[in-house]
Order: sequence, then C-alpha cells, then structure tokens
Amino acid sequence: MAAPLRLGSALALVTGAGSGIGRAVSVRLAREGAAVAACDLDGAAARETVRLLGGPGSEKGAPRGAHAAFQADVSEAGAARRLLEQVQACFSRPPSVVVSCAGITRDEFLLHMSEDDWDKVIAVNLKGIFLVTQAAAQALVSSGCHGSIINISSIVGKVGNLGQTNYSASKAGVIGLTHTVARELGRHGIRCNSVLPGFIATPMTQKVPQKVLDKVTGMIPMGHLGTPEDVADVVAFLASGDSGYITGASVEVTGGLFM
Ligand SMILES: CCCCCCCCCCCCC[C@@H](O)CC(=O)SCCNC(=O)CCNC(=O)[C@H](O)C(C)(C)COP(=O)(O)OP(=O)(O)OC[C@H]1O[C@@H](n2cnc3c(N)ncnc32)[C@H](O)[C@@H]1OP(=O)(O)O
Ligand SMILES: NC(=O)c1ccc[n+]([C@@H]2O[C@H](COP(=O)([O-])OP(=O)(O)OC[C@H]3O[C@@H](n4cnc5c(N)ncnc54)[C@H](O)[C@@H]3O)[C@@H](O)[C@H]2O)c1
Repeated sequence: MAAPLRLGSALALVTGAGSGIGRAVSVRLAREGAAVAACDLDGAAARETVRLLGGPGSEKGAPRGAHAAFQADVSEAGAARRLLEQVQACFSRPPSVVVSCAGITRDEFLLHMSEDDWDKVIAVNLKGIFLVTQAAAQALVSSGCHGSIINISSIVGKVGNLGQTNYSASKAGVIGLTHTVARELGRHGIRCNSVLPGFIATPMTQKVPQKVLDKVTGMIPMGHLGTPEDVADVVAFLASGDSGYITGASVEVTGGLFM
C-alpha cells in the first residue's frame, strides 16, 4: 500500500544518505512527498541515492521540489555550515525535516582502544550531529519556520556494548543532546527526537564478527535483524505531523532487544 503523502510540503535534509539507514530514510521521505537533500561524506553515494529518488543529482540548481545531493563531512564545522547554506541556496528555504544518520564505528576493547579511534567516532557521531543540528536550527529559528529534527542514536547508547566504548558514548551523547535541543527549541515549534535502532542489516553491521552476530541475534525476541526500512518507517512518523506532540523522545527499533 502506498505511503500517505504526509510530507508534501517538506524539505528534508538527510545526512549519511549514501548508504544503509540514511538511504532508506531518503527513499521513504521522498515517497511521502518530501523534497530530499541527500548529504554524505561520499558524494557519489549521495548522488546515487538521489538517482534512486528519481530526481536530478546536481548539487546546484535543482528546481524547487526536486531532490539534490550534497557532499559534506558533518564532523567539520565549516562543512556543516556550508552544507546548510548550499541547501538553502538550492531550495530557497531551510530544511523543515533534518535526519542525522551519518555515523561510523571504530570498534575495539577499552584496553586497546586508541585515542584516534575515540576521537574520530565522537567527532562524527556526536559532534557531527551537534554541528548539523545547530546550523539547521539557526536557519529555522531565524526564518520563523517550524521543524522536526530526528537524530539516529543506537540501543547501545542505552545499554553499552562490548568493544564500543567510543561508539556507545557517542550514542548516549546523542540522546542527551536530543533532550536538550527538545527543551530549548520546543517554543520555536521545532521538535527533536532520537531513534535507537538495534542490529540493522547494513554495511555497518557487515563488519561485525559472525560469532557476535549469531550471539546477539539469538537474544532478539523477534529473532532476526531489522532492516533499514524498519527504521525509516519510524523516522517518517517522527518527521510528520502524526507525531506533532512528540519531542524529546527516544524510540527503540530493536525487535525487542534490550527492551
Ligand atoms: C552475552 C552477549 C551480550 C550481547 C550484547 C551485544 C549487544 C550488541 C547490540 C548491538 C546493536 C546495535 C549496534 C549498532 O549501533 C550498530 C553497530 O554498532 S554495529 C557494530 C557493533 N559492534 C560490536 O558489537 C563489536 C563486535 N566485536 C568486535 O568487533 C571485535 O570483537 C573487537 C571488539 C574488535 C575485538 O576483536 P578481537 O579479535 O580482539 O576479539 P574477538 O572478536 O575474538 O572477541 C573476543 C570475545 O569477545 C566476544 N565479543 C566481542 N564483541 C562482542 C559483543 N559485542 N557482544 C558479545 N560478545 C562479544 C567474542 O564473541 C569473543 O568471544 P569468545 O572468546 O567466546 O569467542
Ligand atoms: N546498522 C545498525 O545496526 C545501526 C544500529 C543503530 C544505529 N545505527 C546508526 O545508524 C546510522 C546509519 O548507519 P548505517 O547502518 O546505515 O551505516 P552505513 O555505514 O551503511 O551508512 C553510514 C553513512 O554515513 C556516511 N558518513 C560517515 N561519516 C560521515 C561524515 N563524517 N559525514 C557525512 N557522512 C558520513 C557514510 O559515508 C555512510 O554513507 C549511523 O549513525 C549508525 O551509528 C546503525
């Protein structure tokens, strides 16, 4: 059954749009009528996502309502600022939906984790969301526009995980950031929520040792990994007016893992 066009007037900025959950989110929001600004560190992957949406992949000059691809490293302050400038120049308005999916892992046990493994994961997964959220919020507040910000955390931000001191800390930080943004921006009509996926079948989880995947899958009450579309369904709800009185929430999409 076709998804309802709940986002017909929305412009959605999706980071990490070149793969996995970000690509599925881009497809789903477009299917519900949104114009999508698909951003990724990998510009070619972002353009491939836009191609899948059926719109021109140019980074400039996309006509209003079409989709467009943007290349940016969200962990770099100037790049995040320029990203929002480029999106507004391309679409003549700030994005009313902002979905931060960009993320990385550098897994290692605490006793052996390098400072660089820590720094890089915190920079992308936490500072990147701070930078994009701040730039988007500044644009929305200065233009008096309402909005919905959705940050992709992880269930391990709630419960931790072996080998992920850096990653679980970054994802716990995303939850705290989301709570504060929700408190500060509610009066501006801007909502901010977190989504906490469990194990989702994407390139990120393909790097997990099979013995670990087998171990964890056996712990999932629904008995299988989730799909990127399972996450995109929840993101579309949080992006739409159907969640109009929800802000500061953390929505778990885990098949019941660690409920
Ligand atoms: C009792 C079971 C507890 C299960 C809790 C796990 C919950 C995980 C939920 C995650 C869902 C969300 C994830 C999402 O946000 C997306 C991602 O982050 S995907 C990446 C997730 N990463 C991991 O889970 C880490 C996986 N582990 C590794 O990559 C490696 O083990 C590494 C940390 C790099 C260390 O490698 P090394 O070669 O040094 O050691 P081994 O791989 O041989 O591991 C040694 C033993 O530890 C066991 N192990 C390792 N990681 C985990 C883990 N996450 N959960 C449970 N057990 C783990 C591994 O099986 C070995 O056990 P054994 O000696 O019995 O073979
Ligand atoms: N797959 C899972 O099981 C799972 C579970 C919980 C949370 N998450 C989170 O969901 C989000 C998406 O993960 P995924 O599984 O789709 O992974 P993925 O690796 O398939 O996609 C991540 C995307 O982010 C992009 N990216 C990485 N660093 C970037 C940067 N600095 N700037 C811009 N883009 C950057 C990558 O190029 C890639 O396209 C991540 O934040 C991840 O932590 C994933």
